[in-house]
Amino acid sequence: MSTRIAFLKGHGTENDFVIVPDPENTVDLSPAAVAALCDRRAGIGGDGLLHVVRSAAHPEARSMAAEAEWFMDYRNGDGSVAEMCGNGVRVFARHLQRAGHVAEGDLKVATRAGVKSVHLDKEGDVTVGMGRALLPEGDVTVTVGERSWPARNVNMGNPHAVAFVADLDHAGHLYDPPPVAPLSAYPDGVNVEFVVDRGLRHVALRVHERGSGETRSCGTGACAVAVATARRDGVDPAVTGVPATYTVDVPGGRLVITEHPDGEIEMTGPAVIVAEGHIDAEWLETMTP
Ligand SMILES: N[C@H](CCC[C@H](N)C(=O)O)C(=O)O
Repeated sequence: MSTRIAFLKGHGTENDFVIVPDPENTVDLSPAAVAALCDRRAGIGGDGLLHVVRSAAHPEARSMAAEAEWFMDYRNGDGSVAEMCGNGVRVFARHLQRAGHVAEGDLKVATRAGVKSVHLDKEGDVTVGMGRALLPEGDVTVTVGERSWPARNVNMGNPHAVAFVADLDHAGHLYDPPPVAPLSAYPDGVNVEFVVDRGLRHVALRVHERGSGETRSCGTGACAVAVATARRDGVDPAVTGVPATYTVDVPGGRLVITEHPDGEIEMTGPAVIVAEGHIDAEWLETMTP
């Protein structure tokens, strides 16, 4: 029998992930192997992959090892690397807790966007400290068919363009990345969110994710949307001294985002482990050219 590589499947508001526990960072996860694992027909299927590695065992996380024992080596479904995944951090923490690596309560997770604070109980929602949003000056423009909208450039460790629209159907089928101008604003690509109002401090979004296509949810995107909506509404906790909480409905569920006066953004939402199994190592090797 060939070597088997353990995996789990999980999701956060239906943004789904293949989870590969690999404490000592021994599994060769090339972009092609990740894309094969995330393939929804010929592989396991997922919007992305969470490679679960001890920080001390990964060259990109070694410097964070003293603060965070575990590193979320996140990959998009096309095999590309991204700086951060908000829904992914919640699912990552849920896996660590179920695997007995961490207890309920507070923990730190190393990511390519720095160390994130997480609070989780035995079950129920998980809260992540997502850091601060950067809002580069100057709007960008998002286009779908005959329609174009000004969009807010927001960086949550990863890049976002947030467009307020009259109807989420105006985003079209989102099979392809919606053109964003100027291209120079996003040299490494961008996640694009389309937003409608649902009520006071309550919005809904659709998202085309860099490296994954349209997903049912984007955690960093929900944070970017909450901050862009607050600024559109003239709300800035750094000015008012009062936290601002927004409810963000995504196609896969609901996330609650709070921006604090110090700029820290907290996201709360579900994290579910659905299944576990084994990957055939010989098959995976054939997927790595
Ligand atoms: N596609 C994103 C990474 C995953 C973000 C999303 N799944 C989340 O929950 O934040 C990017 O390339 O920046």
